[in-house]
Amino acid sequence: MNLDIEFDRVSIRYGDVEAVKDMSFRLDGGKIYGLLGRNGAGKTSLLSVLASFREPSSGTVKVGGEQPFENAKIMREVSFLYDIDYKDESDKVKAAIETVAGYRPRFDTEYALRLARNFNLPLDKPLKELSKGMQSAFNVTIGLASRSPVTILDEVYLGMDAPTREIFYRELLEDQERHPRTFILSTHLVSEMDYLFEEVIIIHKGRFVLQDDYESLTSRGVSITGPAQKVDEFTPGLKVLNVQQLGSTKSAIVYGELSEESKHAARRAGLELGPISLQDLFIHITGEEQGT
Ligand SMILES: Nc1ncnc2c1ncn2[C@@H]1O[C@H](COP(=O)(O)OP(=O)(O)OP(=O)(O)O)[C@@H](O)[C@H]1O
Repeated sequence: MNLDIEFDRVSIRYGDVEAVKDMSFRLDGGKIYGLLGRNGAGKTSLLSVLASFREPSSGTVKVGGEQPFENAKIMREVSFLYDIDYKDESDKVKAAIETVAGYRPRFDTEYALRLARNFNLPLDKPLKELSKGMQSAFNVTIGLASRSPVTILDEVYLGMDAPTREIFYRELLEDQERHPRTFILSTHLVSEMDYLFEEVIIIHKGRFVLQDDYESLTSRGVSITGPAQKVDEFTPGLKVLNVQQLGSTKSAIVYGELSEESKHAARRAGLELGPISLQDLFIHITGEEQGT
């Protein structure tokens, strides 16, 4: 089951604060989306209307053509996992998994228990006694095993250590192969997670900035590496986002496609051309030098 998502001129206000401003975009069902934005950009606010936690202040959100707010049919099919506070939660891991299985129609309990084992989660421990990273792994377990057509993971991985995050990324890709659905991963861990995204949405200060597939986005820039002096001779007139130097070797990140002629010239000068990273682009787009 694939559910398309549509935001149409959505604004979300908290009193005087306008957290989301007039955002419109569409997510086709069945892909892994990265929702990128700096702290306070409006990611959680935007996602919370998808998950029926609140209504937009204006505009409409549709999931599978229907508004999700207080819509039991849609709410069953949207899982929203975030940094949930379990400090008062006495249910043990196994019991908590069974509880969720009761209200998520596509939940796979066997898969949840297998994930819990992979994450080394103690099944007979109350949630409130799990470490922060284990609570994150529990959230990810619920998110994956729910197999919801729309699964939102809002920075749930922050408490996890690197090996645990690796298990999560691998499981996400493998389970998406078996049961394609829409994942929205909100993060600012861009460099670590970029390979997971099929499409990227960037928001900044409550506004929609861009949506594009990962390949096209990263092909909009180029890294130029070689002897420092040659790089310096080549880059004037180009929009340089970032420069790094190690000994006599310099690498410049340039935004904007180079003409074939420029590429030949660079190679003739002994420079190496490579792709730009999503992280470089993200920093550039949401950096303060934008003056926004
Ligand atoms: N309940 C609330 N009451 C008032 N303002 C709020 C509330 N929730 C969020 N905001 C404000 O709305 C803006 C967007 O916050 P939001 O949590 O949606 O951003 P975010 O992109 O998820 O940030 P982060 O990456 O830091 O979690 C911020 O200015 C925040 O202070």
